[in-house]
Amino acid sequence: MITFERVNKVFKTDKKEVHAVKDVSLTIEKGEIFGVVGFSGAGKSTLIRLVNLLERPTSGSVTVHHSDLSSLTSSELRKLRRRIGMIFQSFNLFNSRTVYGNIAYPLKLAKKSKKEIDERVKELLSFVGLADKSGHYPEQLSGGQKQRVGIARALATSPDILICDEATSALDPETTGEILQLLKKINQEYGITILLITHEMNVIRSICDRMAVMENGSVIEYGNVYDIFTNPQSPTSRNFVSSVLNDRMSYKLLEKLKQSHTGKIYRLIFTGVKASEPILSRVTSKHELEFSILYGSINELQDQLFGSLIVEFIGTKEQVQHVIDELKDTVEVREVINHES
Ligand SMILES: Nc1ncnc2c1ncn2[C@@H]1O[C@H](COP(=O)(O)OP(=O)(O)OP(=O)(O)O)[C@@H](O)[C@H]1O
Repeated sequence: MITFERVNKVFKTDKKEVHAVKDVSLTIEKGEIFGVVGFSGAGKSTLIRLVNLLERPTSGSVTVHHSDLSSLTSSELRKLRRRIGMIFQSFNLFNSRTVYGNIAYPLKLAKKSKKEIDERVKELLSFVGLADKSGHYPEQLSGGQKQRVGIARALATSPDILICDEATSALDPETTGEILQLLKKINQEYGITILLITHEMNVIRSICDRMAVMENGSVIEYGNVYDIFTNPQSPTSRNFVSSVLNDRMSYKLLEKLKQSHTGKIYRLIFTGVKASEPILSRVTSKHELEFSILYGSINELQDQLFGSLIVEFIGTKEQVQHVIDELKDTVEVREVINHES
């Protein structure tokens, strides 16, 4: 559906060159919700601007619906852009138009009849829960309501891709939750593929199927949300995950615990149904090994459980080894060397 193949984007200004997107290869599948997370300046906005060709790649190719964007004529590009809706952090509504007028605008541009426009706007107003706000102006609406108008306007011409640029970053947590659920509903009921960028892992956790982590223009990790959350590979991804899961203790706490606990310290990672089974007590009692739990959390992720426990094993070297060997059949076991282990 959307493919980036070895894409680079370099901005040249008078004084310097900025390599905003570095050798990015990604595939966003039809019907999925794909999230890109990264700190400010990581290159997320540039990446999505390459999808609707607001920017052209310096090298590499961006393909949407099997068309290489750089090979399209301007009229083909205009047609393709109509199949891509976009919503923004700052909503970008026309303040001089009513809610109805904002949603009707792209339909007027597409030269739809008055009747068609009226039917579609009413349908969308009801879908986003604003049927009673048709005649209001944007300044009379809350942030969440403004974003609902933005969403309805983006959906007006029935796109099959919706791009969300930090769409909930200006909203409070409750309204963020409502807007994310609305995006999920759009994905499920209309089958629209959603590509979103955000700096908040909660957004990814709430609705995304797959994700990419960007840093300094590069994609440093890419895959299923559950896999990246339960086993992040880079320090940056680990920090993003820890910002929402609380699955690691701080350096300070670990050093303190190491002083008062002389046994070997391990991190046990339980995924899926294993997170709710008494595996640890079963295996340790079989080998008569004592343990104490130093830190732990169980989280729900994409309708599955994910548990992370930091335990100290107290016993002989052989007992500990037996327990670890047996635990490894069902859970992931890592010795804790430092707070990132
Ligand atoms: N038109 C441009 N000209 C020059 N440099 C640019 C341009 N657009 C972006 N950049 C630079 O490219 C880098 C990536 O910017 P980008 O806006 O894509 O990052 P981001 O991850 O979206 O950050 P933010 O969340 O702050 O928007 C930054 O260093 C930025 O200054």
